[in-house]
Amino acid sequence: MNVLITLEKVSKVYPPYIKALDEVSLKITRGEFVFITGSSGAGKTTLLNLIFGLERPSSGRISFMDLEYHNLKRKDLAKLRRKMGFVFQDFKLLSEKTVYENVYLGLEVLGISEKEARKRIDSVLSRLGLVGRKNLKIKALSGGEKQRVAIARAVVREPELILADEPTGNLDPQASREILEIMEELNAEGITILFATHDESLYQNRHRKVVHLDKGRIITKQ
Ligand SMILES: Nc1ncnc2c1ncn2[C@@H]1O[C@H](COP(=O)(O)OP(=O)(O)OP(=O)(O)O)[C@@H](O)[C@H]1O
Repeated sequence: MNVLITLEKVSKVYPPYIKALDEVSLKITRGEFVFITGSSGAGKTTLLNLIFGLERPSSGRISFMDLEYHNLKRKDLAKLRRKMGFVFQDFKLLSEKTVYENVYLGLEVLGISEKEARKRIDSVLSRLGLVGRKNLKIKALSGGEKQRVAIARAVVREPELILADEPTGNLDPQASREILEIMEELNAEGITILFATHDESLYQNRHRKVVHLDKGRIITKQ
């Protein structure tokens, strides 16, 4: 089995004593599509932030591609993060900038040439149906389009893993289904997906692994 991410007894405590995650152990195999579910406050965002290396666990160990976070310097963790893309509920796009400029931001730290950047961005905009929107400002787009731009910004990095935190939380049912379909396509191409949602209709009958959190603990893994 080709394990991509391992969590061993990971806990995260926020002051004064909020246990956001409580001894979570989990293995994610390369190429898996996993729903992280649970109600508000269950610990979904905390779990994704820890895997992304944005925060450190209070105890326990996390590794990605056999590299243990605990042993990594901040700059090496930043390098590891280049293999990941993050998609947020509220998009986190620059509304006064164009679609192209926002996707370009995904590439900034990767240090690739302007020519290669243009090629990658055009290709990703084409596959996400955004070519006609390329020069529009973000504020002119619908919610579903904004989330597609945010996915494009993640995908342009050619990541191993996409972490999506309630990516459909601000979208209507049809746009939500579209976003889920895009994630499934990306997964079919080999990208591992962690998709956090509290929306049961999205993961029911999908025959995907579901990791259900309740008060920071894993209740079911199926
Ligand atoms: N930076 C922080 N400081 C203090 N408490 C926090 C912090 N981040 C999260 N928490 C708390 O940790 C618990 C888990 O929060 P988390 O955001 O991970 O849950 P969630 O399942 O993603 O919920 P939601 O869907 O509402 O975002 C909650 O009780 C939350 O209030």
